[in-house]
Amino acid sequence: MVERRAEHAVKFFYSHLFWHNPGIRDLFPAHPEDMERQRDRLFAALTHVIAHLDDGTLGPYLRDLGRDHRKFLVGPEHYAAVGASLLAALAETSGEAWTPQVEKAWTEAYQVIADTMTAGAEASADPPWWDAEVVRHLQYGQDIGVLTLRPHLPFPYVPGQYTSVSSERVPTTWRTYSIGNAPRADGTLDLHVSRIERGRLSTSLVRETQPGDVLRLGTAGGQLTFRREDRPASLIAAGTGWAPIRAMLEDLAEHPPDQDVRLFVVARDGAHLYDRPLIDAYAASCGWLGVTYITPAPGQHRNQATDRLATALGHRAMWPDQDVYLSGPAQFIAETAALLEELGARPTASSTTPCRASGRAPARRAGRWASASGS
Ligand SMILES: NC(=O)C1=CN([C@@H]2O[C@H](COP(=O)(O)OP(=O)(O)OC[C@H]3O[C@@H](n4cnc5c(N)ncnc54)[C@H](O)[C@@H]3O)[C@@H](O)[C@H]2O)C=CC1
Repeated sequence: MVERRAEHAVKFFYSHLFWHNPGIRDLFPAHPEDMERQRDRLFAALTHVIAHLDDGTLGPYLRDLGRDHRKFLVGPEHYAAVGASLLAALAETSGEAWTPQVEKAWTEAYQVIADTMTAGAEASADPPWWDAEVVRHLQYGQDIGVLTLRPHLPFPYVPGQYTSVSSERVPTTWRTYSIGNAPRADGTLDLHVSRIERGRLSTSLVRETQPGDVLRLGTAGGQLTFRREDRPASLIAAGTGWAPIRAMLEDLAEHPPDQDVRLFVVARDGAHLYDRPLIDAYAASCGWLGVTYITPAPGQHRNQATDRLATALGHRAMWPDQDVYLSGPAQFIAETAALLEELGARPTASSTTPCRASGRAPARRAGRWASASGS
């Protein structure tokens, strides 16, 4: 019932929350577009909770969410305020369906949510976020930057995972980026950033951020990790979606796999194949690796590279017997995943992993699929 009036419910919730708790406003994004995203996230998280009430994944999801919310400076005192405004919004939106029993059920349910999130936050041995100093900034053309960061404390992750990133230059805005390298002895890590038109954080990261700046990183997450199996694997990367694939490839180069790996690298033009020297070196030295580069035909739109990829994928066989890893823009993933399904690389729906609603969740894994997309 509330879902039908979701927009009204969520707007009411935030108006109620900020009116009754003016200090809380500062914890939320200042920019209207970011606040819009925030609204979507809240509703996505609530719908996730309702959809998973009866399965065992809800507890871990809420504990992770609580742990992650520490980076937004959320403390135990904020949970009561949010609960009161949430109940007010649900009452307002439910109309006559808001009976004393429903109110009691929601009050108890919210208490469980708040207690589980608070427990997750308290039990975590991790810091609320990692400060990470920018030690190098490589610029490729106008719109791509590769930032090397040195976290002040050890930052645990596995190749293929992402982290959320925030900069003092764009306060209270967090975006997720994949980590573009396998863990290094010196603890540094790379982020590959493609500037989005009107994207304030990506523009700041590509054009303003300099060595010496300190960024904040959230806990690493995502299930896009390479599975060492007795069957061939294909890695398909588009644009800076190359970052998590590079991390997996670095790890494979260090610990060679028993399976053959084919890498498809898709870019809007030759200049955007910014890691080509490294990929060529891997192709020359790793017998298990084959590489195909794909860019649009001369004079064609950048997305024509996706059509060319489709042709290249169609020429290859054995899709049902492969593990496929996809990473790139959301629309690219959607089109390529649909094509791969047509070619017989069928996902197994039973092993999907829930997305975290606390941030963009670029990693999804279903059976022999793994993909990373996002904004
Ligand atoms: N930076 C990172 O760590 C990661 C980024 N991503 C996502 O990858 C994307 C990278 O963006 P850019 O590097 O600017 O890529 P881009 O805009 O240069 O696109 C690269 C290629 O992807 C295909 N493509 C892009 N949009 C398409 C569309 N609407 N329909 C069909 N094909 C399309 C085209 O073949 C294009 O040549 C972003 O959306 C980002 O969220 C995903 C995972 C990690």
